[in-house]
Amino acid sequence: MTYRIEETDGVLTMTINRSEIRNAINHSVMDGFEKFIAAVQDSRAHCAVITGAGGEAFCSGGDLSVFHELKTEEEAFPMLSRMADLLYRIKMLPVPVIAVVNGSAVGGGCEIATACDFRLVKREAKCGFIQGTLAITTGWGGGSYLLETLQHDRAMQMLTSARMYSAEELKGNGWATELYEQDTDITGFLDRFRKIDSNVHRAYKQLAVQRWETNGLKSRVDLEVRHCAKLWALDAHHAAVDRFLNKSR
Ligand SMILES: CC[C@H](C(=O)O)C(=O)SCCNC(=O)CCNC(=O)[C@H](O)C(C)(C)COP(=O)(O)OP(=O)(O)OC[C@H]1O[C@@H](n2cnc3c(N)ncnc32)[C@H](O)[C@@H]1OP(=O)(O)O
Repeated sequence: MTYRIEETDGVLTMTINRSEIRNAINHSVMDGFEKFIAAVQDSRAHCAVITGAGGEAFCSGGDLSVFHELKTEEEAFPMLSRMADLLYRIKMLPVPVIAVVNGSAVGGGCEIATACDFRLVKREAKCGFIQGTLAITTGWGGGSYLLETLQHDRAMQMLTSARMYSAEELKGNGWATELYEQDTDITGFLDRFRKIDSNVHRAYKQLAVQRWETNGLKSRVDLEVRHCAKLWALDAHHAAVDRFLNKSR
């Protein structure tokens, strides 16, 4: 199974379960996100968690071994739009969503984590919006969410540098909520959540959702997806993906 969905003590957790490929996203994982969103909406969960299997990666973005077959703007748009819609629905969930960044988060992996309300980042993890090195922009809404979350110049620096950041740098620029070393640190964070009635959490999350619904966030995400789909079709992107796929052969 490419994902796991579990509930423990009022916390619903989605684990991307493709560690052999650094938890890259394919359509099967997207099916899992569909189920996760429905499960959270149907539950009285305190909060929701998204994480990756194994100790190497949280998520390495889109599965290039699959998505490299998408060549044109028309072919790329449906995949980008599907994942962007899933991340928007995750962002709008009625409970706080916590990304437990258990390893490297790269490209779309950073977009998933940025759609969450909190990011708990493992001390040795490195994360980067490296889409620029593939001659594309973010394409799942993560650029819009980052510009919504961080101080403007820091968000623009992460996006335009397209480089990997250390966990310390991510704490420094505000992307990481907290750094952690072991799973007990995560338990401690979740225990603090449980101490407060979940109706309080839901009420605060509703304030955020209302702001995002009225400040044009969705239209910015839609523009982002269209930008990415256009750049996806250019030779520079296909050449960069081929270089990545051929490196390991
Ligand atoms: C809009 C979002 C956008 C999209 O796709 O739509 C993106 O997400 S663009 C960005 C796509 N992702 C990447 O370019 C990241 C590629 N991966 C890496 O940079 C590294 O794998 C890293 C840093 C995540 C982990 O490095 P590490 O040295 O720990 O592992 P390996 O590189 O040796 O990877 C192990 C194994 O997994 C394969 N792999 C890793 N990531 C992907 C991926 N995203 N798609 C397909 N395959 C991936 C890698 O090729 C290795 O395979 P192997 O056959 O064992 O050589």
